[in-house]
Amino acid sequence: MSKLRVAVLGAKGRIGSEAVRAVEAADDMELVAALGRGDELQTLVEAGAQVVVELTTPDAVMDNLDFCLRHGIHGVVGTTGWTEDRLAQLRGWLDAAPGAGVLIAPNFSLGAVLTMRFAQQAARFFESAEIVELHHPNKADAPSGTAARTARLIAEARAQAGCPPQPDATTTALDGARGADVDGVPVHSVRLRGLLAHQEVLLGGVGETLTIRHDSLHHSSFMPGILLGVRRVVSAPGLTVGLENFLDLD
Ligand SMILES: NC(=O)C1=CN([C@@H]2O[C@H](COP(=O)(O)OP(=O)(O)OC[C@H]3O[C@@H](n4cnc5c(N)ncnc54)[C@H](OP(=O)(O)O)[C@@H]3O)[C@@H](O)[C@H]2O)C=CC1
Ligand SMILES: O=C(O)C1=N[C@H](C(=O)O)C[C@H](O)C1
Repeated sequence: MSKLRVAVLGAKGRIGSEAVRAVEAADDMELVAALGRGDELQTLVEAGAQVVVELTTPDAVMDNLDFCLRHGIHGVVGTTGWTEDRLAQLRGWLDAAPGAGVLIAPNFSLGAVLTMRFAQQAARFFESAEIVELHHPNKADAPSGTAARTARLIAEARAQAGCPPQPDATTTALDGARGADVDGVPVHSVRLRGLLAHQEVLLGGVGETLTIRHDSLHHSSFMPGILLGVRRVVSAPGLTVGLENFLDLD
């Protein structure tokens, strides 16, 4: 069977450099390009890339995906910064590129995907839900893409179940003391040397709390998810948001 021809964008970055090694080590894949800032995207076409793994920055990701989809190249995207407007634009490009698929994975690690799923399932049973995400201090964006996604899933689950707004009697606070409000769920961001990527979902009811915690201790935690995404996206046209869609969790 022929190998999947894979390129990595952001290949010199923290996760991109690990992804380059993972693709090189995969028996069913061939690394055909490893590009960084300033490299010519045309190289992807000349190298015959079928799938691009996009691990750059929120500033770069849209132009990169536009190029890929105009050339019929599938995308597996870990880069953060997704808004409804950006998703709508991406859907438009996908409509014009029949057969092409893009996976956006807020988090490629299995534990983080399960954390999101468990939080979504538990959300309606508790009055209060808050998220604390903790990352290395070189991270550019806050809150993390994972925390934003988790908060939205919690908010959706609570809205569907008809839950009232969370209790919070705060009337005076320093800016930021109650975190960022993501669809009514407070999200608190910690940046600390020594950490990689961690998240706690705190749920509270009368007389009890439930804490769901996940820790990524090394970038290797993201690699099985990236490789799975590459294998599956070639037969998943259109937009897929969340690795859970390729994990048969239900
Ligand atoms: N979904 C997931 O599971 C994960 C997602 N991430 C996300 O991935 C992204 C990258 O994270 P991280 O590796 O830590 O960040 P880094 O800053 O270490 O890496 C980003 C890399 O992209 C390069 N780059 C910038 N612009 C371009 C461009 N136009 N074309 C090609 N390369 C470019 C940068 O080059 P230069 O240094 O010259 O600017 C840098 O080497 C972030 O959004 C992060 O949140 C990270 C881990 C897991
Ligand atoms: O920048 C990181 O490191 C990570 N970014 C992603 C995010 O913002 O959620 C995924 C993971 O948390 C690591």
